[in-house]
Amino acid sequence: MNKILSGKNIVKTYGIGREASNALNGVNIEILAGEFVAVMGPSGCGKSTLLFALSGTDTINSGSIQFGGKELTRLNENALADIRRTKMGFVFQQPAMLKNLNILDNIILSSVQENRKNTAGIIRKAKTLIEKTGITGLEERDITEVSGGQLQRACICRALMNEPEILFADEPTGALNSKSSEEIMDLFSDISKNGMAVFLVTHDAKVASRADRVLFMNDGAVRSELFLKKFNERDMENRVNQVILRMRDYEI
Ligand SMILES: Nc1ncnc2c1ncn2[C@@H]1O[C@H](COP(=O)(O)OP(=O)(O)OP(=O)(O)O)[C@@H](O)[C@H]1O
Repeated sequence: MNKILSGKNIVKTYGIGREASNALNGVNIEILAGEFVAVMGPSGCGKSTLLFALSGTDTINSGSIQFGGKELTRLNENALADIRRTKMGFVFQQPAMLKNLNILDNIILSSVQENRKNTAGIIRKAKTLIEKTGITGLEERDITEVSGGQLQRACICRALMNEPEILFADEPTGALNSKSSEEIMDLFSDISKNGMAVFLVTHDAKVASRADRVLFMNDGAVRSELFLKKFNERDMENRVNQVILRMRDYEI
């Protein structure tokens, strides 16, 4: 498999002078095309900072980040924004959409802004995603008229509209009940099987157990990785236990 994203010796410092502290302390990471990677670690260990660094959302102090053959740290803000818009998708813990638009309009908004001539094609694509994510029938609803899990699925549809090469998800199930959370994980699993890489930050062993590989971070560095591909996909109990055992090793 081709590697699509790699980070070498990533250092990210917040604050200056005596107040300065490293949120990332020389992180090395590689993500393959279509690979589903979960990142775990105690609060404040640098998971979100790593997500923002790898996606070019935030600058780093030193190190290298290669995405699709390009060195992200050398690109200007416009070039980075282009890559984020066309090749990356983002999902966050709190599903957020515009209040004055219905679910469908929220999903298609940025695609229509980019290509006003093909609205019909964009709506067709959105409807396919809406069906895949199981929220058919909710297109015309106001965003306040759906559940948190349904809104998160709509956010995932929006993130998938431009067929990104990688989906970055920061605690996407953090605000959901366990049933919705499982449904969202089924979706992520399908997404990665269809060739899109997923980089997911989570505190939840059950969620992480769905990934191909789990990275364990502590104090701004990746300390360990667990390959879950060798364990039967259906034996969820075993996969979750593997994750929990490793979390104990790293006091997570
Ligand atoms: N904008 C900022 N300014 C200063 N320090 C920051 C900023 N963002 C994060 N930090 C610090 O960097 C460290 C890593 O934060 P980060 O949010 O990446 O942790 P995390 O592992 O995602 O935590 P959590 O699981 O609680 O979300 C923490 O010590 C945090 O306080």
